[in-house]
Amino acid sequence: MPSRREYDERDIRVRPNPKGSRPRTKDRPAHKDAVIGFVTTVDRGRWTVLVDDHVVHAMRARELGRTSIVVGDRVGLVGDTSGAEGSLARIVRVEKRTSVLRRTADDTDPVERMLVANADQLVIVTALADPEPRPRMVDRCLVAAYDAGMDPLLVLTKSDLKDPADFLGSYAPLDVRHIVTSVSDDGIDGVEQVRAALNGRLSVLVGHSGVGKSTLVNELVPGTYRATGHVNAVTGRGRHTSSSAVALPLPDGGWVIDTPGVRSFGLAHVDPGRIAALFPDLAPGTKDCPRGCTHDEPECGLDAWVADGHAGTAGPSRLESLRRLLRSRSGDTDRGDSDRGNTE
Ligand SMILES: Nc1nc2c(ncn2[C@@H]2O[C@H](COP(=O)(O)OP(=O)(O)OP(=O)(O)O)[C@@H](O)[C@H]2O)c(=O)[nH]1
Ligand SMILES: [Zn+2]
Repeated sequence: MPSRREYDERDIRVRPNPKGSRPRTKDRPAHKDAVIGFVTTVDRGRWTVLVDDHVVHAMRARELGRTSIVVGDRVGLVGDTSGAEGSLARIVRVEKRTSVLRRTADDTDPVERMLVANADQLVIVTALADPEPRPRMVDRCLVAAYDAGMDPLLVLTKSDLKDPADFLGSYAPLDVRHIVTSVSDDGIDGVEQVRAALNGRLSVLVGHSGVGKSTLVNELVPGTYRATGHVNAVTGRGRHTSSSAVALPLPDGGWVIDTPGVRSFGLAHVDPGRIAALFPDLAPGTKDCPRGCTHDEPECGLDAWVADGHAGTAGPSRLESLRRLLRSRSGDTDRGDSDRGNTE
């Protein structure tokens, strides 16, 4: 978390211009005195920002224009950062991001959206049954994670209803980390593994309705901590909009960002070359590809190269996985899967 602010009220009033001859307007954008906070929610033009351990409500300073400010961002705040009822600070700066999880504009939403900043792990929650897994959705999440430079983690719930072996089989060639969970009378089996995987990290949770995501979050984040992330916990006004992400602090450090409204990712912005780069073992096989090969076309050199055994016994399944990820980019939603699940 950001360190404590280094000034008090007096500094604001009598702050000398450090470079006397410089016009004051040039100094303004820097806002050296801004307090640094962590964005936990965004709700209709209002941001909830955690500064040290108190919640501050903020608006975006006019000078930022339409700059995106998303959950996970670290921002500079000026003005009333007391967090008192009715107070409103101004966000004057967004700190450099270490990652950006985004989705492409699609049919249902014409704007390319930045969803979450600074996350380092994407936790893809999928039920093994009830509702049925959606492999295409999982593939799309994997591509989104790789593209954002985040580590993917599969959490497979409801193993009491179905054995995970089949599902895991199709992900084995990708070597994705996974944790299997199930709910029993004693609680959630596997939750300690999930806790360990999340500890100290900034993780985004995605998953369709009904997969058991809330069950998991409720176990990982005790109620008092959950309240921290939510707008209404402090203002008492309104409910938290279910379509926006919310960052919840983990008791032992780290954050879980729950994304209730995110069902899938538009991936058109993802360069196929970046996906191919995830398969360095296949790279030498692209030497006979036509120029600009997408590696998913009849002329692609990989088929013959893999068939000749150059990539070993794992070659065919690795190539199949590459093709699957490449194909997952097309289309705007997870409509390739069954229609189960509700729309938000
Ligand atoms: N059999 C079984 N049921 C589970 C398990 N985990 C969760 N459930 C049940 O699945 C249902 C959906 O769980 P939720 O945690 O509400 O699912 P969610 O993904 O948060 O869904 P929304 O709240 O609609 O977004 C609930 O009835 C849970 O009790 C599990 O491991 N096994
Ligand atoms: Zn090729």
